[in-house]
Amino acid sequence: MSSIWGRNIKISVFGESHGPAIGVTIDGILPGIKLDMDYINKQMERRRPGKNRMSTSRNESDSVNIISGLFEGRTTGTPLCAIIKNSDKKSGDYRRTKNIFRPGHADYTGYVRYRGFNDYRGGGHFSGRLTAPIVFAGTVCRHILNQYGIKISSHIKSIKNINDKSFLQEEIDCNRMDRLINSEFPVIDQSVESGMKEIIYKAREEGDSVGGKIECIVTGISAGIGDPMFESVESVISHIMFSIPAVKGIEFGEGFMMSEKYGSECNDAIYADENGEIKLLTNRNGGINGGITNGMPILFTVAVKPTPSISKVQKSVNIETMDNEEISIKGRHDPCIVQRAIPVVESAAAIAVLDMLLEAEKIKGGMNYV
Ligand SMILES: Cc1cc2nc3c(=O)[nH]c(=O)nc-3n(C[C@H](O)[C@H](O)[C@H](O)COP(=O)(O)O)c2cc1C
Ligand SMILES: C=C(O[C@@H]1CC(C(=O)O)=C[C@@H](OP(=O)(O)O)[C@H]1O)C(=O)O
Repeated sequence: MSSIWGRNIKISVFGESHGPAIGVTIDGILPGIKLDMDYINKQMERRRPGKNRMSTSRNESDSVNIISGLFEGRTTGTPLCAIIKNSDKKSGDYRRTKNIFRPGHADYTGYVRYRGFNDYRGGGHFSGRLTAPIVFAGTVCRHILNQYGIKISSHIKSIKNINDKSFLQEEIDCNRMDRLINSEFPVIDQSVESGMKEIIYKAREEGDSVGGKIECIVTGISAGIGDPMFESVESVISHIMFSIPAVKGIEFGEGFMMSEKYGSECNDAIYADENGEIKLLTNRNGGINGGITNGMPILFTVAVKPTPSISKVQKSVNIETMDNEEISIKGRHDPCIVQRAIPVVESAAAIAVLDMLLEAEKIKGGMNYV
């Protein structure tokens, strides 16, 4: 099934945006982990829709109801299942797009794939709403990773053509990572924030949308995690990142820029420090060589496309009449997805990293992360 992911931490995401609820079942979480509901709610709040002018006006509380796998505040080790209600639905907005597919959304492909039986309301199972369960699952994984000193943080690397600094240019410490995690609009260089927001507001006013990039860092990872070829750290992370609707690209470290450089500009020099430990001088390769972690932070950037549902007039087809028609999409849509996708990217990274750590520990003989 397409909605199941993972080898050691298996997640199954279910629901539709305008159905009664969405949710996730997580298999593989060890028994006895004390879940911190305040921490979970805080992460859910970061992604929740309806908070400000930069987001859709659909207002959901995104409170999580755990219906399986938790007893007296601790995980039981059996499937952990959480449900998130859909409350603020306005399905009438989708009456017109039932027959006239929205360009750039999954209306057409979903119709073909599911022979017209797909729930088209709000994008159904294809909706960005389905990233709420990913944040829940990722937060559980993140909570476990935190206990091992593994930290995940990210920032808005760009909105349209306005760029923030990169983690590659900066000293990254815990305080900086916490500042970004606690920010509603996380940027390294705060002087770019207002320009980015202006571009989002302008797109909204013009009935259009904008995209951007998110740079994510995972610190505290030791060397030797991951496998070559098909289960490479890059492959595992990329696989889960592309489950996030509107993610259209990913690069690790200096990524695509490397293709324009010399080898001498791309290699990370290796040295032994005063304790006799092997270290790298730079992190151009994003913490990965040969698919395996090299001890530097895992660093990657994802590209998020502009929101497809826009009120600017676009060409499409009416599936009932097969007439070519023009469509201007009404309803409640994010003029930019990037800022809301930040906790989703971090959560997806947490799931992937925990899955890979457990895979590595299988070989070494078990991981006690309670
Ligand atoms: C958090 C989040 C919010 C989103 N909000 C919207 C939205 O309001 N309107 C919309 O048309 N698409 C939105 N999307 C994107 C669509 O769901 C996505 O473009 C669509 O499913 C097609 O998938 P693709 O772009 O990956 O091909 C959102 C995505 C995410 C991750
Ligand atoms: C509900 C969320 O975002 C939705 C994602 C979305 C889409 O097409 O992806 C379309 C909109 O749905 P609706 O028309 O029902 O308001 C967004 O509001 C959410 O993120 O929780």
